[in-house]
Amino acid sequence: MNNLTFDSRKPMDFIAIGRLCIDLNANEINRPMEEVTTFTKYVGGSPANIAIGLSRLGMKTGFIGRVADDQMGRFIVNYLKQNQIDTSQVIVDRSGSVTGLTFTEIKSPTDCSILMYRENTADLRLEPNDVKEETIQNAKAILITGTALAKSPSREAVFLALDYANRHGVVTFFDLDYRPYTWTSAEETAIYYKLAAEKCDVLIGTREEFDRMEHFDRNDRHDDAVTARRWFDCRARIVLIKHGKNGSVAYTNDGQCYTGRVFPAKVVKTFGAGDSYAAALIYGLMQGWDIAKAMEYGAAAAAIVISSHSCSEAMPTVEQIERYIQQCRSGEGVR
Ligand SMILES: Nc1ncnc2c1ncn2[C@@H]1O[C@H](COP(=O)(O)OP(=O)(O)O)[C@@H](O)[C@H]1O
Ligand SMILES: O=C(O)C[C@@H](O)[C@H](O)C(=O)COP(=O)(O)O
Repeated sequence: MNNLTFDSRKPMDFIAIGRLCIDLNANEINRPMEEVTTFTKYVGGSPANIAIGLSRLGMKTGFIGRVADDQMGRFIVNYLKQNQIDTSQVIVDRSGSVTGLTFTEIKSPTDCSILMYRENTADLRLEPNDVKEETIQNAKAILITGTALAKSPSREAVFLALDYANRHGVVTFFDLDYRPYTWTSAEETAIYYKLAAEKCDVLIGTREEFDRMEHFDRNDRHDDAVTARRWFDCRARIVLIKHGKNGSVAYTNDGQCYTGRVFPAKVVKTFGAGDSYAAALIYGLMQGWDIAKAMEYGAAAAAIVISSHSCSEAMPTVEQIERYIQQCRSGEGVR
């Protein structure tokens, strides 16, 4: 049992909103991008990765977003369909926008970075009229992520989705997903993040992301408990703060605190940890599991994904996560 209630009468389990992009992951690893000549193309974008993760875990999943009217946009929609994701609310943007690209650099298993091409991207062209009240109403939960708040009209579309969700008893997840590329100032970032976080039931982010959102607050010690209390004064019921290889901590508004373990991993690259963690955590919470078990699932999914080359393509199934946890329990570890 956890402190969230999902309305079982709603036909759709989960809808993610926002960024549908392309990841181009360096094939030649353990070197700087200047020396990389080939990349493998995957569907990417934090909400896309999380939606794919939830669908792999067997949840009935949909997406609300815009893709460019080009080969990349069609690749994304086809991939979502192949992964059983409802794309009826994915709109082809015909304004001349392009698909956002993320090039990933894997200098070493611990030294990874991303280079984003985010000029005139289709995902930020999402409009309020693209968000249908009925679509949100019919879902048990929705996910928004921070990057969609960076520009209009996407920002207004996200706020409308949150309004519909709160009106119809739909659980709202907010993955802070801060990307420096699309924001113009620390102040703008903090203000829009705060406005969204106030409307959400579950907040998930790294310590650095919460610090950005709390730019105007007085949490000089970057204290997780202070952060949690601050958002419990609004709508939040779960505040989860991720600390990379040091695990994670979740607070609930009934005063409990849970520490998330980390699973052993043969780390290929560090990105993808957060998205896979979020997908499996949300899955666990939607099964009604207690927070500790949902966090364990999240950490196991993250360990699996960072041991692989991709993010979306590597999202594990329930069987894979179960097997991984079993292997780790029996001391077999990662192979
Ligand atoms: N090196 C690692 N080894 C094993 N698990 C990891 C490692 N790095 C991250 N994780 C797992 O992924 C979760 C999220 O990672 P984190 O790096 O904090 O998120 P993000 O990718 O959003 O920055 C962590 O709480 C942990 O469970
Ligand atoms: O979010 C993006 O646009 C890029 C992602 O697809 C990328 O793979 C990534 O950086 C994942 O981020 P993380 O899960 O927060 O580490």
